[in-house]
Amino acid sequence: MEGIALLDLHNLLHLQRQLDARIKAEHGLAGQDLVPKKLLALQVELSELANETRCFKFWSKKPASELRVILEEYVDALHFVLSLALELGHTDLLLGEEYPKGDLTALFLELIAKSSQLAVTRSEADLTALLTTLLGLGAELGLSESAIEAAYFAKNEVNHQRQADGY
Ligand SMILES: O=c1ccn([C@H]2C[C@H](O)[C@@H](COP(=O)(O)O)O2)c(=O)[nH]1
Repeated sequence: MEGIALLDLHNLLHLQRQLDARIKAEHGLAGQDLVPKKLLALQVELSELANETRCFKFWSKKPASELRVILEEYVDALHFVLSLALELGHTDLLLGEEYPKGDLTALFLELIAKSSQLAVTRSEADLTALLTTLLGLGAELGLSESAIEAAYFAKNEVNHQRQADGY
């Protein structure tokens, strides 16, 4: 794993693999193609995140939700991108030199377009583009990599607990 991300993607993928394996076992999903459902889940999470940023609400003066809420939604999306990387077997990710930049609305639209494209191609290039764009969005939202990591760890634990509780 190389590139710009200081995030320990290797460790995040390791945690994601354990969570996904548990969910698959718990729900009897061995051998099923979960890519379409994970992609739709990702698009739902991206839309929830966009809603909390309120970036597209040109008709409203209300500010974005607090950073804590934004981080929580962000790491849900990150869970699904990592889960897709595992589902597709694209785990040796070479990230580019720079994150994509742009305004929030443009980045959200790009993420939704790239995730729809990944549904068709399932390619490593499109998965990598999706991840780098998500990391670019995180930077644009002002989320530090250490905050993203901490929020990911916390939500990963919540997800395990939910499975233990019969979610
Ligand atoms: O195979 C899966 C399925 C779900 N989740 C996680 C990602 C999100 O953090 C959370 C979404 O759950 P809801 O709150 O939307 O039910 O579940 C995974 O990590 N892997």
